[in-house]
Amino acid sequence: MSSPILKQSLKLALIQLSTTSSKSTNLSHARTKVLEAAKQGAKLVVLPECFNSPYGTKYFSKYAEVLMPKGSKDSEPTKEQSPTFHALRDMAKEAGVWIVGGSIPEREESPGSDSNTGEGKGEEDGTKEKLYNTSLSFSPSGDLVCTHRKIHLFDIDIPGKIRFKESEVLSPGNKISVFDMPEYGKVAVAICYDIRFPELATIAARRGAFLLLYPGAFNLTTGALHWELQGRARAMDNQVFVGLCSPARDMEAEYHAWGHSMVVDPNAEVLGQLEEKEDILVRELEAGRIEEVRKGIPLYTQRRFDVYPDVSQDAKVGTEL
Ligand SMILES: NC(=O)CCC(=O)C(=O)O
Repeated sequence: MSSPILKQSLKLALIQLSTTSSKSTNLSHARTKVLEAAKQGAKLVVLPECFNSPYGTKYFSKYAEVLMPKGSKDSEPTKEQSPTFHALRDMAKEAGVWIVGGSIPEREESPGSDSNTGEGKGEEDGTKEKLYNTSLSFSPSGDLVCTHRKIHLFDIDIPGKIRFKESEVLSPGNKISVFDMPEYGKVAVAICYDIRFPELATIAARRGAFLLLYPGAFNLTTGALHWELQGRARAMDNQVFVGLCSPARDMEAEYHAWGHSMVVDPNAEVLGQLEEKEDILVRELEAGRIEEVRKGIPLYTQRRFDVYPDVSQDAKVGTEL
């Protein structure tokens, strides 16, 4: 018999955080909420998209942090280069939980630049600085277990409603991210607009993920129509748990987030959904539930890869950035 996809039941917490324009305030507030979630028994805690800064193209460069000094994946940033990297690591250790640290704006150091002095950055020296929307995940012992750069940038233009072009300042990531929590199983991380591309979810699920997590800040136009639908659809198609974690709505801010963070079960039932204000949603993901749903509706043995290709075969999952 194959081993269960979720090895034991797991308490998941989504923190629908209020954010301000002060990064240090956001970080200390996130710490308070992570500790609160841990007190409620959560073992995996998720923060929202852009949790350390306001969300908007004009803010990304100002708030961006260097996560991979000089393009190396092996050396970690200093506290000056990335206060958020260290804050998240400390939170995970202090609370004794796995953390999916929402996302933050990332600055990729170009060769020859100095992130401490700022010298050599930008286009003067012929290298174009790259910014990403990046999620960092840590284990309870403080190991960095996953770095996901948003693959699909949020570029939309709905006349009279909303125009947003992340691609004016951000570059896209190029890999699907799945990490292993050895005592529970595999978790996939993608960011907000990534949820609209179902291939990602299918690939991650077919590579063994029991849970798809999307830190995300939908807006008031598409949020009402698509947020819950997308979450439930990804769960239904793949028969896995799904978590969507939004910032709290702030009508004084330039961007109005939809809120409504939610947890969905493998049968597309909503296990819990917040309103728009700051709050924490804690739900137990039950071991055995995925197998139960898949037994009832056995999509997994009914696929017809003789008729259409298996998209999970050649995907870039957790490969080079
Ligand atoms: N931050 C985002 O990617 C927003 C995505 C969104 O609102 C959508 O409709 O998709």
